[in-house]
Amino acid sequence: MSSIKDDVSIIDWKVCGMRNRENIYDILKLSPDYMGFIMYPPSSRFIENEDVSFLETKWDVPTKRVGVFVNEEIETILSQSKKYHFDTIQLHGSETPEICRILKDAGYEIFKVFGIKDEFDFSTLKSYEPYVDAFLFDTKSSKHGGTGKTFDWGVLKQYSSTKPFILSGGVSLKNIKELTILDHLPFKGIDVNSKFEIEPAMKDIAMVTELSDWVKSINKK
Ligand SMILES: O=C(O)c1ccccc1N[C@@H]1O[C@H](COP(=O)(O)O)[C@@H](O)[C@H]1O
Repeated sequence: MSSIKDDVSIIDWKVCGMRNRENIYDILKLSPDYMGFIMYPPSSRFIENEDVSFLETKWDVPTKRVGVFVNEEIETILSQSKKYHFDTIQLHGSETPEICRILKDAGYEIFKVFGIKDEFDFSTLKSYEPYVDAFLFDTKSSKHGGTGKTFDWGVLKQYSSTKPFILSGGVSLKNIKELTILDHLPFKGIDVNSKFEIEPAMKDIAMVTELSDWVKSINKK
């Protein structure tokens, strides 16, 4: 398979929507760059639907923990991020640049998510640029995320920011082969979730292993 990018061939990968202890430790053996935890109560992947007290202890692997929040109170984001040792905060709602600034000043890496349907006004991103580490593009939905649906990645050809971005929304073993269209962009990596699941919040280890092998093969080039 050809390299995604000719110049910088290293891509990060994030496995999101984790909750089950054994499943988490199986995925950690594959060393994803990021692992995400859904902190949105209406989601079927909400972490506190199960006992996740083991996440109150730090782990000794380099995989960064990402807390995924949707229009949550700042105090709650900060207290939950401290409780679960999040390194990164992913804001999946209509959070303002000011909210990103406050959370970044608190020491967190910030991923600000924008939902895309058929088109997107990329000038919206400008005011966020100083306060985020990466943008994350997902498929627009009233559920805010985790739908398994893709958007037209061709829309990203209009991306003009130098900020890295992460691609999300129905990313699967099938469609990762189409990532070559992002060759010329500051592409940071991919975020996978429902297309790698046996059931909500339970990932298929064989599928994630196949993804891990593919990312490793890309990053070796
Ligand atoms: O997974 C969820 O249930 C969820 C709920 C609310 C906000 C975000 C959520 N997940 C994020 O959605 C994207 C795309 O997931 P998918 O591949 O389409 O299933 C991903 O960033 C998840 O972190």
